[in-house]
Amino acid sequence: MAGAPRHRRQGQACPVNALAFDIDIAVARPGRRIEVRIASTDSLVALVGPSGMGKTSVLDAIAGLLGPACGHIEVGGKRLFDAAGQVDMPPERRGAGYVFQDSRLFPHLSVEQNLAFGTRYADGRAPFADPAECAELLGIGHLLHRRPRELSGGEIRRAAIARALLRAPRFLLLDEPTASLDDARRQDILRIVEQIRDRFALPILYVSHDRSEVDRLAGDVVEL
Ligand SMILES: Nc1ncnc2c1ncn2[C@@H]1O[C@H](COP(=O)(O)OP(=O)(O)OP(=O)(O)O)[C@@H](O)[C@H]1O
Repeated sequence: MAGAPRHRRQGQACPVNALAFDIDIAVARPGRRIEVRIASTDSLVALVGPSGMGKTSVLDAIAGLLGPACGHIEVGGKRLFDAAGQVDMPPERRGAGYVFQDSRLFPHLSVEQNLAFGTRYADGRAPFADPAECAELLGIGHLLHRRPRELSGGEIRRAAIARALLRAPRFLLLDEPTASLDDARRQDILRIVEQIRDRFALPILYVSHDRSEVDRLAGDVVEL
Protein backbone atom coordinates (compact mmCIF):
# COMPACT_ATOMS: atom_id res chain seq x y z
CA MET A 1 0.00 0.00 0.00
CA ALA A 2 1.21 3.47 -0.80
CA GLY A 3 1.59 5.95 2.01
CA ALA A 4 1.15 9.70 1.99
CA PRO A 5 3.56 11.73 -0.18
CA ARG A 6 7.06 11.54 1.27
CA HIS A 7 9.04 14.23 -0.49
CA ARG A 8 8.19 17.84 -1.07
CA ARG A 9 9.93 20.49 -3.11
CA GLN A 10 9.11 24.13 -2.49
CA GLY A 11 7.64 26.46 -5.07
CA GLN A 12 5.54 24.00 -7.06
CA ALA A 13 2.21 24.38 -5.33
CA CYS A 14 -0.87 24.13 -7.50
CA PRO A 15 -2.32 27.64 -7.91
CA VAL A 16 -5.80 26.50 -6.91
CA ASN A 17 -6.50 26.25 -3.18
CA ALA A 18 -7.87 22.74 -3.51
CA LEU A 19 -5.52 19.81 -3.38
CA ALA A 20 -4.21 19.06 -6.85
CA PHE A 21 -4.73 15.39 -6.04
CA ASP A 22 -6.95 13.95 -3.33
CA ILE A 23 -7.10 10.24 -4.00
CA ASP A 24 -7.73 7.32 -1.69
CA ILE A 25 -8.75 4.18 -3.54
CA ALA A 26 -8.41 0.43 -3.70
CA VAL A 27 -8.40 -1.24 -7.10
CA ALA A 28 -8.98 -4.97 -7.52
CA ARG A 29 -6.88 -6.91 -10.00
CA PRO A 30 -7.01 -10.70 -10.33
CA GLY A 31 -5.59 -12.12 -7.11
CA ARG A 32 -4.60 -8.77 -5.65
CA ARG A 33 -5.72 -5.44 -4.34
CA ILE A 34 -3.87 -2.22 -5.16
CA GLU A 35 -4.27 0.56 -2.60
CA VAL A 36 -3.07 4.12 -3.04
CA ARG A 37 -3.48 7.37 -1.18
CA ILE A 38 -2.36 10.70 -2.66
CA ALA A 39 -3.05 14.05 -0.98
CA SER A 40 -0.95 16.78 -2.53
CA THR A 41 -1.08 20.46 -3.44
CA ASP A 42 1.89 20.05 -5.77
CA SER A 43 1.22 20.42 -9.45
CA LEU A 44 3.43 17.45 -10.34
CA VAL A 45 3.20 14.28 -8.28
CA ALA A 46 5.20 11.17 -9.16
CA LEU A 47 3.91 7.65 -8.66
CA VAL A 48 6.76 5.18 -8.42
CA GLY A 49 7.13 1.49 -7.74
CA PRO A 50 8.36 -1.77 -9.19
CA SER A 51 6.89 -3.27 -12.34
CA GLY A 52 3.51 -4.91 -11.81
CA MET A 53 2.73 -3.05 -8.57
CA GLY A 54 -0.24 -1.32 -10.15
CA LYS A 55 0.87 2.13 -11.32
CA THR A 56 -0.96 1.90 -14.65
CA SER A 57 -4.02 0.46 -12.90
CA VAL A 58 -4.11 3.56 -10.67
CA LEU A 59 -3.91 5.87 -13.71
CA ASP A 60 -6.68 3.84 -15.40
CA ALA A 61 -8.85 4.26 -12.31
CA ILE A 62 -8.27 8.03 -12.23
CA ALA A 63 -9.09 8.28 -15.95
CA GLY A 64 -12.30 6.32 -15.33
CA LEU A 65 -11.25 3.27 -17.35
CA LEU A 66 -11.21 0.97 -14.32
CA GLY A 67 -13.63 1.17 -11.42
CA PRO A 68 -12.12 1.32 -7.92
CA ALA A 69 -13.53 -1.07 -5.32
CA CYS A 70 -13.91 1.80 -2.85
CA GLY A 71 -12.71 5.30 -1.95
CA HIS A 72 -12.65 8.63 -3.75
CA ILE A 73 -10.80 10.47 -6.52
CA GLU A 74 -10.64 14.26 -6.63
CA VAL A 75 -8.35 16.15 -9.00
CA GLY A 76 -8.01 19.94 -9.03
CA GLY A 77 -10.99 20.23 -6.69
CA LYS A 78 -13.30 18.16 -8.90
CA ARG A 79 -14.83 14.96 -7.52
CA LEU A 80 -14.47 12.30 -10.22
CA PHE A 81 -15.32 9.25 -8.16
CA ASP A 82 -16.77 8.73 -4.72
CA ALA A 83 -18.03 5.29 -3.77
CA ALA A 84 -19.83 6.61 -0.68
CA GLY A 85 -21.44 9.53 -2.54
CA GLN A 86 -22.19 7.42 -5.63
CA VAL A 87 -20.20 9.70 -7.92
CA ASP A 88 -18.67 7.98 -10.94
CA MET A 89 -18.04 10.47 -13.70
CA PRO A 90 -17.69 8.87 -17.15
CA PRO A 91 -14.17 8.97 -18.64
CA GLU A 92 -15.01 11.54 -21.31
CA ARG A 93 -16.19 14.05 -18.67
CA ARG A 94 -13.20 13.67 -16.33
CA GLY A 95 -10.91 15.80 -18.47
CA ALA A 96 -7.89 13.50 -18.27
CA GLY A 97 -5.10 14.03 -20.77
CA TYR A 98 -3.83 10.47 -20.63
CA VAL A 99 -0.49 9.68 -22.29
CA PHE A 100 -0.43 5.89 -22.33
CA GLN A 101 2.75 3.90 -21.88
CA ASP A 102 2.46 2.69 -25.50
CA SER A 103 1.35 6.17 -26.70
CA ARG A 104 -1.59 4.81 -28.77
CA LEU A 105 -1.29 7.23 -31.66
CA PHE A 106 -3.65 6.29 -34.48
CA PRO A 107 -1.34 4.48 -36.93
CA HIS A 108 -3.38 5.34 -40.04
CA LEU A 109 -3.38 9.09 -39.32
CA SER A 110 -0.61 11.64 -39.76
CA VAL A 111 0.80 13.44 -36.72
CA GLU A 112 -1.25 16.48 -37.72
CA GLN A 113 -4.44 14.38 -37.86
CA ASN A 114 -3.61 12.79 -34.51
CA LEU A 115 -3.26 16.27 -33.02
CA ALA A 116 -6.55 17.34 -34.62
CA PHE A 117 -8.18 14.40 -32.88
CA GLY A 118 -7.05 15.84 -29.55
CA THR A 119 -8.48 19.27 -30.42
CA ARG A 120 -11.75 17.68 -31.51
CA TYR A 121 -12.23 16.21 -28.04
CA ALA A 122 -11.43 19.46 -26.23
CA ASP A 123 -15.19 19.55 -25.71
CA GLY A 124 -15.53 23.32 -25.99
CA ARG A 125 -12.72 24.10 -23.56
CA ALA A 126 -9.96 26.33 -24.88
CA PRO A 127 -6.79 24.32 -25.50
CA PHE A 128 -3.60 25.56 -23.86
CA ALA A 129 -2.04 26.31 -27.21
CA ASP A 130 -3.13 26.04 -30.81
CA PRO A 131 -1.89 23.00 -32.72
CA ALA A 132 1.02 24.89 -34.33
CA GLU A 133 2.18 26.34 -30.99
CA CYS A 134 1.79 23.00 -29.32
CA ALA A 135 3.76 21.25 -32.08
CA GLU A 136 6.52 23.84 -31.63
CA LEU A 137 6.56 23.37 -27.85
CA LEU A 138 6.88 19.62 -28.34
CA GLY A 139 9.45 19.95 -31.16
CA ILE A 140 7.35 18.06 -33.70
CA GLY A 141 6.48 20.90 -36.10
CA HIS A 142 8.56 19.32 -38.87
CA LEU A 143 6.89 15.92 -38.45
CA LEU A 144 3.24 16.87 -38.95
CA HIS A 145 2.81 15.01 -42.24
CA ARG A 146 4.44 11.78 -41.09
CA ARG A 147 2.59 8.70 -39.90
CA PRO A 148 3.51 7.24 -36.47
CA ARG A 149 5.43 4.36 -38.13
CA GLU A 150 7.80 6.97 -39.59
CA LEU A 151 8.65 8.42 -36.16
CA SER A 152 11.29 7.52 -33.58
CA GLY A 153 10.28 6.43 -30.08
CA GLY A 154 10.95 9.91 -28.65
CA GLU A 155 9.00 11.61 -31.46
CA ILE A 156 6.04 9.29 -30.85
CA ARG A 157 6.04 10.21 -27.14
CA ARG A 158 6.20 13.91 -27.95
CA ALA A 159 3.32 13.63 -30.42
CA ALA A 160 1.26 11.72 -27.81
CA ILE A 161 1.90 14.45 -25.23
CA ALA A 162 0.90 17.12 -27.77
CA ARG A 163 -2.33 15.28 -28.55
CA ALA A 164 -3.15 15.03 -24.85
CA LEU A 165 -2.49 18.76 -24.31
CA LEU A 166 -4.67 19.76 -27.26
CA ARG A 167 -7.58 17.94 -25.69
CA ALA A 168 -7.57 20.88 -23.18
CA PRO A 169 -7.29 18.47 -20.24
CA ARG A 170 -8.03 19.41 -16.65
CA PHE A 171 -5.10 17.24 -15.62
CA LEU A 172 -2.41 15.06 -17.20
CA LEU A 173 -1.61 11.40 -16.58
CA LEU A 174 1.83 10.50 -17.94
CA ASP A 175 2.63 6.78 -17.87
CA GLU A 176 6.41 6.28 -18.07
CA PRO A 177 6.91 8.77 -20.91
CA THR A 178 10.67 8.19 -20.98
CA ALA A 179 10.64 4.37 -20.93
CA SER A 180 12.94 2.74 -23.51
CA LEU A 181 14.43 6.04 -24.68
CA ASP A 182 18.14 6.79 -24.85
CA ASP A 183 19.48 9.48 -22.55
CA ALA A 184 19.31 12.35 -25.08
CA ARG A 185 15.67 11.59 -25.96
CA ARG A 186 14.86 11.13 -22.28
CA GLN A 187 16.28 14.58 -21.52
CA ASP A 188 14.10 16.06 -24.29
CA ILE A 189 10.96 14.61 -22.68
CA LEU A 190 12.00 15.72 -19.18
CA ARG A 191 12.58 19.30 -20.40
CA ILE A 192 9.15 19.28 -22.07
CA VAL A 193 7.44 17.97 -18.93
CA GLU A 194 9.19 20.71 -16.93
CA GLN A 195 7.92 23.34 -19.36
CA ILE A 196 4.36 21.99 -19.16
CA ARG A 197 4.60 21.86 -15.36
CA ASP A 198 5.85 25.44 -15.14
CA ARG A 199 3.69 27.00 -17.87
CA PHE A 200 0.21 25.51 -17.39
CA ALA A 201 -1.81 25.33 -14.17
CA LEU A 202 -2.36 21.65 -14.71
CA PRO A 203 -2.10 18.88 -12.10
CA ILE A 204 0.22 16.16 -13.47
CA LEU A 205 0.53 12.60 -12.21
CA TYR A 206 3.78 11.17 -13.53
CA VAL A 207 4.54 7.46 -13.40
CA SER A 208 8.16 6.40 -13.49
CA HIS A 209 10.62 3.71 -12.44
CA ASP A 210 13.46 6.18 -12.43
CA ARG A 211 14.27 7.87 -9.14
CA SER A 212 16.54 10.55 -10.64
CA GLU A 213 13.89 11.86 -13.02
CA VAL A 214 11.28 11.80 -10.29
CA ASP A 215 13.53 13.80 -7.97
CA ARG A 216 14.08 16.31 -10.76
CA LEU A 217 10.42 16.77 -11.68
CA ALA A 218 8.14 16.06 -8.78
CA GLY A 219 7.13 18.03 -5.72
CA ASP A 220 5.66 14.94 -4.12
CA VAL A 221 6.55 11.30 -4.63
CA VAL A 222 4.14 8.48 -3.80
CA GLU A 223 5.44 4.92 -3.67
CA LEU A 224 3.35 1.90 -4.52
N1 LIG B 1 -6.32 -5.54 -18.06
C1 LIG B 1 -5.92 -6.26 -17.00
N2 LIG B 1 -6.68 -7.30 -16.59
C2 LIG B 1 -6.29 -8.02 -15.52
N3 LIG B 1 -5.17 -7.80 -14.82
C3 LIG B 1 -4.38 -6.79 -15.20
C4 LIG B 1 -4.71 -5.97 -16.32
N4 LIG B 1 -3.74 -5.04 -16.47
C5 LIG B 1 -2.85 -5.27 -15.49
N5 LIG B 1 -3.23 -6.32 -14.74
C6 LIG B 1 -2.53 -6.84 -13.57
O1 LIG B 1 -2.60 -5.86 -12.56
C7 LIG B 1 -1.36 -5.79 -11.85
C8 LIG B 1 -0.80 -4.36 -11.93
O2 LIG B 1 -0.48 -4.08 -13.31
P1 LIG B 1 -0.09 -2.59 -13.76
O3 LIG B 1 0.12 -2.61 -15.23
O4 LIG B 1 -1.10 -1.67 -13.22
O5 LIG B 1 1.29 -2.40 -12.98
P2 LIG B 1 2.47 -1.34 -13.25
O6 LIG B 1 3.03 -1.00 -11.92
O7 LIG B 1 1.97 -0.22 -14.09
O8 LIG B 1 3.49 -2.21 -14.08
P3 LIG B 1 4.61 -1.71 -15.16
O9 LIG B 1 5.55 -0.81 -14.41
O10 LIG B 1 5.24 -3.00 -15.60
O11 LIG B 1 3.87 -1.01 -16.27
C9 LIG B 1 -0.44 -6.83 -12.46
O12 LIG B 1 -0.50 -7.98 -11.65
C10 LIG B 1 -1.05 -7.09 -13.82
O13 LIG B 1 -0.83 -8.43 -14.23
